[in-house]
Amino acid sequence: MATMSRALGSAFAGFTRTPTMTPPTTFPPQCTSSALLLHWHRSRGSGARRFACGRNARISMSLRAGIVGLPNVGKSTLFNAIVENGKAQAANFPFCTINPNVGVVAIPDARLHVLSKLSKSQQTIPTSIELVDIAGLVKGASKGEGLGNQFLSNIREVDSILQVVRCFEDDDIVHVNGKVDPKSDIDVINLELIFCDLEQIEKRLDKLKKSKTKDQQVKVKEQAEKSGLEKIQTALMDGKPARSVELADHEKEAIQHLCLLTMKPVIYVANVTESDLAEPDGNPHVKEVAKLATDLQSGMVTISAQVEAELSELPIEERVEYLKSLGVTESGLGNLVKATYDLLGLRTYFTTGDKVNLLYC
Ligand SMILES: Nc1ncnc2c1ncn2[C@@H]1O[C@H](COP(=O)(O)OP(=O)(O)OP(=O)(O)O)[C@@H](O)[C@H]1O
Ligand SMILES: [Mg+2]
Repeated sequence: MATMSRALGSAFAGFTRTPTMTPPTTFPPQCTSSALLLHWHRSRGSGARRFACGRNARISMSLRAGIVGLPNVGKSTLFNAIVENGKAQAANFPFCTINPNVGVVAIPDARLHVLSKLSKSQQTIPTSIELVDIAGLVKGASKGEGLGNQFLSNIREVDSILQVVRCFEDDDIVHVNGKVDPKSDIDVINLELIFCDLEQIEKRLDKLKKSKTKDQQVKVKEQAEKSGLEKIQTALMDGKPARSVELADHEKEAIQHLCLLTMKPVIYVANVTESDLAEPDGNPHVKEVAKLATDLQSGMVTISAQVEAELSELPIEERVEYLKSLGVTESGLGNLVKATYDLLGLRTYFTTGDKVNLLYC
């Protein structure tokens, strides 16, 4: 791994491909990252969500990132490239994936080892991201089209979304809507997530209206939830995601148990052909994704899932040569992991003095 990190440059440093596996379900007695993550979960308001959300809710050391997108855009190809021994079936036909594939990627941080040494920790467990390769989504999914509802419940259980957007032209690879059009693809996914949130909010508001609680504390909470949900409802009706809505802290807290889909942070993954890697901005689809990502307050990474999948099959020494032949020096996966890492705001906790203490458990 050390050789690979050096070889593939800084963007790849610290990124470890790990086998498909289920992470431990309990915290080890002494670890440096579980407290960190737990704090992160709590501070971002996702801790309670992780413990309370979804049928498969459990305590996990990993943050979960869901790979979503239209069918046949390269989600499983990307998953296999990131997760060593990733065995997701990736093939040129829509709805190839039905049940989600799960894998864990460890992200060691050099600073973590320094802190671990200082604290004489018995065990140091790097931060990890659990990746979930989710079935493709089509228009009408919120009403059950395609694999609709099943897909949406898989998204509800992740902490962040990696949305793969097809930016490569290839007549041999079927596009479910007949042409490569990132804006339309992104709109389809966002609309389905919005519809799903709207339906959930309507039901919840109805319930809140009928509430007859006499408990003053509960009343205050319900009021906060109602005002938060009404603000979000207005934004959703306007086509804007819940995460774009400014809420007071008490409103945020009151609505977090709903795990709204459009509240989750998103990174758009522009999936390009190998010849675009050296100069991705030369591809107008990539530019379009970049603009939309900014408009939607989201991150963006350009990657070729196909190249990454091929790279992962090569002996380490040959990877650098292959990248060089494409006019690039770094694997796109490093950037993707870095972007996810940044999006999740984990770095702060390694560098902010008072929070470093949280590393000791
Ligand atoms: N950057 C790329 N350039 C060319 N072909 C690609 C690229 N990325 C993926 N593909 C090809 O696209 C096809 C679909 O890939 P994949 O099975 O990963 O899609 P998917 O999004 O997981 O689909 P589904 O939703 O049906 O599960 C495969 O044949 C794969 O090799
Ligand atoms: Mg798939």
